[in-house]
Amino acid sequence: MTLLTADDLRLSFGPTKALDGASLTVHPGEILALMGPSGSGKSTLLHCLAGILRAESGHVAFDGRDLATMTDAERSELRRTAFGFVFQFGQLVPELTCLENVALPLRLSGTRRRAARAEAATWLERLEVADVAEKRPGQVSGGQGQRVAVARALVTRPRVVFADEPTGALDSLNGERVMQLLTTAARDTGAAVVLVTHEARVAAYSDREAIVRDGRVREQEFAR
Ligand SMILES: Nc1ncnc2c1ncn2[C@@H]1O[C@H](COP(=O)(O)OP(=O)(O)OP(=O)(O)O)[C@@H](O)[C@H]1O
Repeated sequence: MTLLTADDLRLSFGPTKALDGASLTVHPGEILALMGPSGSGKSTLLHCLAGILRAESGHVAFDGRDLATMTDAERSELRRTAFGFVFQFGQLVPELTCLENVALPLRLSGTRRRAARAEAATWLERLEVADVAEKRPGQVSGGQGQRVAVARALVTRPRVVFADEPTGALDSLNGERVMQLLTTAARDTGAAVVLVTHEARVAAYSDREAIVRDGRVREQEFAR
């Protein structure tokens, strides 16, 4: 069974072939690390899988549905309900408290304020950052901010979490803890994780590693 597939994606930025026939399969609930040299196309592939970028040719399918056949509204709905996102930094809304940031995706899906806040509080606790609930993102540490971001990505119980260098701005101890918490929460909720990383230490939390080189997935290894 496959959850998400990319088939022969090609996408150029001017003369640069960012993707040059990239194919990949993501299975339900698996934690997949995309590794490979800088500029090899990892982030571009992740953005195509998530329906943020559209490839010039090739197909991306989620649950058997080709993303290209969906309307913009359907793709937005899919991103809001079935996908969660964690980036390196800058993803929390600075004007909102950490609790409000985590509650936001639920509010956007129509959950009432009180229930959304209660669920968000549970997730902050799970990520061991309940104490920053009333602080704004600018008032918390990098590691705390990333835990809040993980809580926000998982609060809607997505089927896939896309994580692009989620620990890239953290020291190794904080990075390890964020990875432990992210992978535990994903396994508990059954979410698949597509993780872009440079670091073998971070990739060690995955079930499988795929190597991206020159815009293609060169190897898909069953690592463990
Ligand atoms: N918006 C863009 N405009 C122009 N070129 C781009 C754009 N996005 C990516 N590229 C180029 O496409 C190639 C692939 O970029 P991408 O960010 O996917 O690589 P990456 O493997 O994620 O790199 P890194 O590990 O350094 O983040 C690179 O040569 C990059 O410079």
